[in-house]
Amino acid sequence: MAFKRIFGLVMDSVGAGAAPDSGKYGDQGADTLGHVGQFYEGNLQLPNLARLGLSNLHGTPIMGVPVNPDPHAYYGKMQEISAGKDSMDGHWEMMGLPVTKALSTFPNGFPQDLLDKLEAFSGRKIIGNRPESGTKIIAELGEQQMRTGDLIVYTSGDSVIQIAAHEDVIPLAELYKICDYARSLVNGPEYLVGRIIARPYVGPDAQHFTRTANRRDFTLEPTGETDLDRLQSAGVHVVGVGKINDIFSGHGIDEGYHNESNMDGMDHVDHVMAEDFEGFCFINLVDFDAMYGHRRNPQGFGQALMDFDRRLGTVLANLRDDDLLLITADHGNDPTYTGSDHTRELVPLLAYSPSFKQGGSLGIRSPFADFGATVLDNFNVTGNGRGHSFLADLN
Ligand SMILES: O=P(O)(O)O[C@H]1O[C@H](CO)[C@@H](O)[C@H]1O
Ligand SMILES: [Mn+2]
Ligand SMILES: [Mn+2]
Repeated sequence: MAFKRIFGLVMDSVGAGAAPDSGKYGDQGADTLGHVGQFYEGNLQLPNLARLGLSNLHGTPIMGVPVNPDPHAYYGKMQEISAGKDSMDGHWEMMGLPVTKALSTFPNGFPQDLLDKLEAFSGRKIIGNRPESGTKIIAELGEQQMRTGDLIVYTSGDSVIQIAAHEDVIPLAELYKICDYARSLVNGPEYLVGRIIARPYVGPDAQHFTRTANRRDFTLEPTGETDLDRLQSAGVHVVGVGKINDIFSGHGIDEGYHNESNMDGMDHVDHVMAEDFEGFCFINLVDFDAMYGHRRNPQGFGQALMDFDRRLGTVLANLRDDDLLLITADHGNDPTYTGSDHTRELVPLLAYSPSFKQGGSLGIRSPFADFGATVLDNFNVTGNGRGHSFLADLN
């Protein structure tokens, strides 16, 4: 069946259990959904996701989330083939562009030549320069930055250069300019970095610093055509909600919305759903990741899932018979795991339309490109051969 509209919703970080290659990443036993469920000891209430089949796909049921003997959705998991476990890898792979060559990471801090160039361009001294949690590093160095105007530059296990700046000390426009310059330094061949991330924050002192929604990701331009470009070239309307626009550097996107939060993102989804269009709406909800996964906060993670589930209820009620909703994730970020990095996990896959007579299993799909191949198939757009459509399984 061909759907008029497809809504592809990425719950950023919501992994469904360790991937077979998790050992290579030091992530054995990670399980974002399973461990959040255990943390809640049966009180994780996700009635809408449960009805669709969230616990059915998880293997062992998620505590508190009953397995539905008659699931409303087609359910499965997806396994990533990209070398990295960051958002960019996950989303590009979903859109037919796996990132199989590892991007540059900086476990010992950034090389001197990069630091020199950044200092010369910005006229500011660089402090930090190590892998660290973003909230920890501003608590440690933010007051120093307020006194000196130094630039806090840090990284993580991902291919990222993150620049934290107090909004009253380094104005946003200046921060973005520095990030844009940093972007220009690492587009290859020597360094190929996934993202430069501007991390503005506010607050009077270390106890009260909070990061703001003015975060901006300066992502590597897609290194080839993606399914979004293919859809757009074929005249299929493409809407991006949340980080999607950043992740694809705007390529292949006709209409973009920036999210202030998950709930703001769901407001955008409601808004787009009320529009009459034919096409693909690609949505990223990042709070699971940025506010709870990296912060190793299972309590907050579970609450964010429950808040999302509530809003999903409205989406399900508003879906039309010729709409398809695909729900998935880009990687794991188990809030009970050691460290503060993403975890290499399988991701959930749920496919639902009110027109379905029943649900069923889609098995384990790999690569993530099966997702994009399904969208292309629906709109009769030719892909690059990456991924297999599961459209014919949905009825
Ligand atoms: O600790 P914070 O600053 O949130 O950074 C995290 O956010 C980045 C992007 O998801 C990750 O690479 C990780 O470093
Ligand atoms: Mn992500
Ligand atoms: Mn992240």
